[in-house]
Amino acid sequence: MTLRVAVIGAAGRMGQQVVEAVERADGLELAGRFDVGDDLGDLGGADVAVEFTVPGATLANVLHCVEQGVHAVVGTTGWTDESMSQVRAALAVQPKVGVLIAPNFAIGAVLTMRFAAQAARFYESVEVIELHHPDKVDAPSGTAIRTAEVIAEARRSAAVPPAPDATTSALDGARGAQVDGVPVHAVRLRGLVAHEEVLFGSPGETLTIRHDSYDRASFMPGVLAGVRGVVDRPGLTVGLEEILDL
Ligand SMILES: NC(=O)C1=CN([C@@H]2O[C@H](COP(=O)(O)OP(=O)(O)OC[C@H]3O[C@@H](n4cnc5c(N)ncnc54)[C@H](O)[C@@H]3O)[C@@H](O)[C@H]2O)C=CC1
Ligand SMILES: O=C(O)C1=N[C@H](C(=O)O)C[C@H](O)C1
Repeated sequence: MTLRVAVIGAAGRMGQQVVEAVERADGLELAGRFDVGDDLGDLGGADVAVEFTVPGATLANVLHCVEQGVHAVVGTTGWTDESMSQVRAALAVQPKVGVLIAPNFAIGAVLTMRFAAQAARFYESVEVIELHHPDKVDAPSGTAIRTAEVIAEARRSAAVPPAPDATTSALDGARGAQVDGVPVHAVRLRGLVAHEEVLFGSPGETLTIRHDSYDRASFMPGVLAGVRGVVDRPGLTVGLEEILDL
């Protein structure tokens, strides 16, 4: 069966790549391209909508998809517990519809989060550095926030004490943002696409886990897996790892 796919945010960096990936993919057909100011309507009769827009627009777009009975694959950042609850409430009245929200569709980024969660309980210190192109509007990245959260969760479960840090005097921002007790630093640099380092330290050793997306092509296999997977997963799924059975 051919799946009809609409792309919301189709004029953006990710949206353009998704349009091309859908057009090239077996068993998928482009149902429509939508960007800012367009009436989403019935999403061109799509079965699935892929949404890569901006944090301020994504919730309304996803709620519209759910109301229309269209499954959604969402890569936009800025999701909170509160906005996800609104999606769950909308899905409760559309029980056949699936929504997948993933902070990162690159397999290496998903594995980085998984490996970081595994390593977290063994080290005293941990810091996350995300590095992106300078046109990115949000910081820290959604991926870095999720990475810090899974690390913090693993450290809590293993009763690891807070990381040592004797710094008592610092310029604002010098120690990064605290995400669930984990310092997260954001670099914006022309030439980069999307990169993340997780640094762990204990007496006498460090462990660095690094992932690099050099091209947005890196996200496309995950997006297409999400499109094919979401139609059989009613309700809200958070994270590509669920679709990949990691
Ligand atoms: N989950 C993942 O794997 C990835 C997530 N992202 C995230 O995806 C989002 C988009 O990233 P980029 O494509 O780089 O941004 P971009 O700025 O290149 O594209 C965003 C597009 O959304 C459009 N847009 C804005 N408001 C809209 C609305 N209300 N309805 C429809 N379209 C609207 C803009 O006109 C623009 O064309 C960001 O939140 C970014 O962090 C980016 C890369 C990978
Ligand atoms: O804006 C980007 O480019 C990216 N955004 C996502 C994020 O904030 O985690 C995913 C990836 O890092 C690229």
